[in-house]
Amino acid sequence: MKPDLFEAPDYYNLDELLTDEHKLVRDAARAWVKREVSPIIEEYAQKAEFPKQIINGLAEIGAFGPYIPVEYGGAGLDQISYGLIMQEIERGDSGVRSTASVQSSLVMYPIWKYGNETQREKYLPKLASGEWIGCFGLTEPDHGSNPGGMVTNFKDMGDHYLLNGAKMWISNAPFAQIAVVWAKDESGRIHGLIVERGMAGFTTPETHNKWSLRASATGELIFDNVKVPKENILPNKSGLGAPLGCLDSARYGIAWGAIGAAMDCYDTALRYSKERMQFGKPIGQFQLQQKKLAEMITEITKAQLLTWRLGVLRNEGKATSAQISMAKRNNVEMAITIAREARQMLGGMGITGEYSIMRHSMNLESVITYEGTHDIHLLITGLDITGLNAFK
Ligand SMILES: CCCCCCCC(=O)SCCNC(=O)CCNC(=O)[C@H](O)C(C)(C)COP(=O)(O)OP(=O)(O)OC[C@H]1O[C@@H](n2cnc3c(N)ncnc32)[C@H](O)[C@@H]1OP(=O)(O)O
Repeated sequence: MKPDLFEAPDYYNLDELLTDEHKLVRDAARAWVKREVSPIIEEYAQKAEFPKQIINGLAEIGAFGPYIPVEYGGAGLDQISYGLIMQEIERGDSGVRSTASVQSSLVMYPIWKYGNETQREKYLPKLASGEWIGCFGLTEPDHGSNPGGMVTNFKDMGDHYLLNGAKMWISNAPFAQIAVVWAKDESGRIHGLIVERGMAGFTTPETHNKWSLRASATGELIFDNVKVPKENILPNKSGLGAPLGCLDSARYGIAWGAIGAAMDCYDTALRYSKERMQFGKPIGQFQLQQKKLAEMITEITKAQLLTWRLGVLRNEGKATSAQISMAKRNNVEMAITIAREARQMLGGMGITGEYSIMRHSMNLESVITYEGTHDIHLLITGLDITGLNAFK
């Protein structure tokens, strides 16, 4: 039987490089996205709303804490399964994948790695099940690429910490129950604090008028003399390296996610090229269109191999930050190029919400900027190659 194009032709399923578990995880995520996300996501993007009804499903496919140990409610999977889940979610939408990325790598990861046992037991199972959604407060109005310059700060008041400052561009902020917030102590050292909705002085105004990631909620975090209980500080790591370590995990997931967006654009263009008639033939019969499709699948395949290898390295604890930067940078640029080519193949239809391509294109404009801009990833790679730091 001819495969459904959404199911992806065999040559880009990477099956020979995957274990049975990887394939099971990927196929379950793919089937769920096709059933629960793709049919509704355009409507939610149009009305600029995150579809909260998919939260349970995201938890069921292991999207919240794929690699967090099962004893804390996570799925206990390896890094390649984590990547494949992110890939499949982003075939549906980058905004939905961003919600899952933040929950997994920016909220659960720091609590797991830098938190104590009480914090792990209190927060991780609720985050894994989707009962609670979290957000990550690092970026500030005047400190984006330079998070080390942050001004959000806390004072030790004896029986609690007093937190003041503001964060912006925070995914999930408007409805998150908890925030992992990075702030400086009186000596200027950065620590992670868990701030809970309901603490007096903590507000999360929503950011409106986005043309990108419209199906994901973005907001600010405002801290006006917030009393944070002392037990809410993450005790096991401090300094800028703590939040940057979380970004490594998130950036790796983004690299996989971008492949998913590219796959969906490619699938759409391929399907359209067989249906759309011009000059009495399907446009896919013309060699200029075939060239576009051949180049797209070549680039997707190259990105898959780069990212799969990174997954192998991460499973062995050997991936460097620069290797992650290379993959994030390469894959997002690849996906943007493919989305643009696919949009052209669809002609005028490509700009409508009948197809997913324009939504992917607009989403990818955020993806190329968040979690380290495109240029920051070049600098991280350049620093690794030369050992010479432009900022010092
Ligand atoms: C996934 C979906 C997300 C959706 C929402 C996304 C919202 C966001 O985008 S969140 C924020 C994104 N922000 C960024 O990505 C910030 C970009 N900037 C950077 O990556 C860094 O600041 C960068 C590369 C410019 C270097 O900054 P710089 O201030 O010079 O730091 P640097 O001195 O190199 O490092 C500071 C410390 O961190 C450590 N470090 C550096 N990189 C890393 C890393 N990747 N992992 C762990 N530690 C690290 C260093 O070893 C150093 O440690 P120590 O203090 O012990 O010597």
